[in-house]
Order: sequence, then C-alpha cells, then structure tokens
Amino acid sequence: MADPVVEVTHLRKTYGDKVAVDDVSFTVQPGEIFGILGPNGAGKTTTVETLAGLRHADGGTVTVLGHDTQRDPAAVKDLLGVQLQEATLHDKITVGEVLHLFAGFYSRPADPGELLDLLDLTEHTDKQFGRLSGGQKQRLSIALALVGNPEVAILDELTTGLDPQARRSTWELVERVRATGVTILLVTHFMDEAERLCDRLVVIDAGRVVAEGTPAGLIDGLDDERTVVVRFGADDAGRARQRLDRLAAEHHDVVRVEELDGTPGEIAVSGTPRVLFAVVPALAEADLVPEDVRTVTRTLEDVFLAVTGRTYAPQEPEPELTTEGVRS
Ligand SMILES: Nc1ncnc2c1ncn2[C@@H]1O[C@H](COP(=O)(O)OP(=O)(O)OP(=O)(O)O)[C@@H](O)[C@H]1O
Repeated sequence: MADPVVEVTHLRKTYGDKVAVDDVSFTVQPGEIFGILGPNGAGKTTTVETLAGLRHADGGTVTVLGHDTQRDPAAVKDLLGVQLQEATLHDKITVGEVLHLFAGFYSRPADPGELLDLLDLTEHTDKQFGRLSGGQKQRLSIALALVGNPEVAILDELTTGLDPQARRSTWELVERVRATGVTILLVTHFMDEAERLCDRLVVIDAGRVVAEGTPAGLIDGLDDERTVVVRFGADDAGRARQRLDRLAAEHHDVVRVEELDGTPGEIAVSGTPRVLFAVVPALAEADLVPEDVRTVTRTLEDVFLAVTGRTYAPQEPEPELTTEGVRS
C-alpha cells in the first residue's frame, strides 16, 4: 500500500476541562475521499483544524505527507488546502479578485481560470461575493481551498444550508476535484453525503472514533436482520396485523412485527434474510393484497445506532463531556 497522505495517531485536544477530541487515529490514502462523520459537537472540526496545524494538540501526532503539522505547520502550507465552515469575505470583492488575491499567497498556485471552470464559476467571475447564492459561495470556498494547488483538501460541512439540487451538484464537484488527483478529507454530519461520496470514513461521536471502514463494509458488518414493510388500506390493516403476528409466533424466519408510526396501515416485519419468503405466502394464502411492499435498506444511520445505542440526530444537543471524554 502507498504511504498514507495523512496519518493521525492518538490525537487529543481539550478546551479547558472539555475533551473535544479523545484518542482519534486514522490514515488517509492518496486519492481517497475520506470522511469524518458525526453529529454536531462530535469533534470533527477540532480534528481537522488540529490536523491542519491551526490548533495546538494536547497529545498524539499528525503528519501530512510525512510532515508533522504540529511541529512544522509552515511545511504543510502548500500541501494542504483548507475550506472551513462559514468563510466570510468582503461583500464587494468579486470572485475573480478574491481568487487572484489568494493565489498570490502560494508559491505554485493553481490557474484561477482553470479553477473557475472546474467549479462552474466562470460566468460569475465578476460577481461580488455579497451577491452570490449559497451554492455559489460554497463553490468559491472550494476554489479557495484549491487555489494553492494542494495535495490534500479539507472540506468542512460543505453542503450545510444548501437545497437538495445544490447539494447534489456540490457532490459532483467534489468528485470532479478528486479526479484531478487531490486527496479529500470531507467533514460532514450528513450520513447520506458520507455514504454517497466517501471511499472510507471514520464515525466520530463525543470525541472518539466509534466506527471506521468503507460505507458498504460498515453496513455489511451489521447483523443480518432484514425488514419488509407492507402497507394495507383501512379495510385490511387489522386482519393483516393479526395474520403477521401469528406468523411471527409460528415461523422461525420472522422475529418481530411492528406497526410503523406516521403512515397508517404500515407494518414492518423483521427477521432473517429469508423473512420475505415467509411474509409473501402468508399474505397470499389469506388473500391479503398489500397496497405497497418495500424492503428496508440499511444505511450508516443503522451503523451509528449499532455502535452508540442512539438514533443518529445530527443536530442533537451537544453531549456533555467529562474530562475522560465520556458522556455524563
Ligand atoms: N474554541 C472552543 N472552546 C471551547 N470549546 C470548544 C471550542 N471549539 C469547540 N468546542 C467544543 O468542542 C466540542 C467539539 O467541537 P467541534 O466544533 O470540533 O465539533 P464538530 O463535530 O465539528 O461539530 P460542528 O459540526 O457543530 O462544528 C464541542 O463540544 C464544542 O462545543
């Protein structure tokens, strides 16, 4: 395997009594989109800011292409491009001006024209920052992270506040940037974003890594319970529930039957990977024709639930940390 581009080992960072990052380790390989995923306050931004040498670590080491970012932050200045949350620029500065200004800070900057093209900003070159839409501002912030021609780009909460279409086009841009050879460290609290974009990721909760792997590998590593959801109209719902409850008592592939909140008449039947083979004949035999049948696809949210015991709520109130980094 190639030498890692980023290597974080036992990283620890406190703010007074608060342990924001507690013994975090991971490595990022060249050309990867590597995710740092977790709810608000989990310690993601602190991790990447410390990794970039912008904050002082209390323990552990971080190297970027072999350079220790704590001991020698200047050595990584040209190697690492950082797009952090809520970049604010003067309202009157234009897209073209700000890119040229930032390009002047680096020894071998990217071509601003090429960057504008890459990020679909060419037609907005003369637009003032204050007049850009949310999506355009995000694209400019990615361009600014790339203007130094870095080997590694850190993108932090890129799509927060964007509408679904702008999110999807931002995802395509991130893939376009990776295709140029830049390794990407993507910080996000969106599970779907991590699942869609990341080759590998760490899930961070209360300052600690609680899961690590590829999105598919993490999901496949869950137990092999499967769920089928069937929906019935008001006339059949009661009879269907009774039939499925009986099935759960009789059939070893069916473990649980629950009515789902929200949509009346929706019944979830969980069991082994063969649960579907039990449900369909039982319903057919009783002539119960569902209005809808779907199987539940498992996601990183199920991984989070499995490793933390909590439902994933990205905006959940911050966990209280004790000095040991344990939720009190
Ligand atoms: N400068 C600071 N002083 C004190 N506490 C801080 C500081 N910055 C962050 N924290 C705390 O450290 C913890 C981790 O914060 P951090 O911003 O790294 O989390 P995050 O996962 O990036 O969340 P978010 O997505 O909300 O930024 C939080 O409890 C936060 O309140």
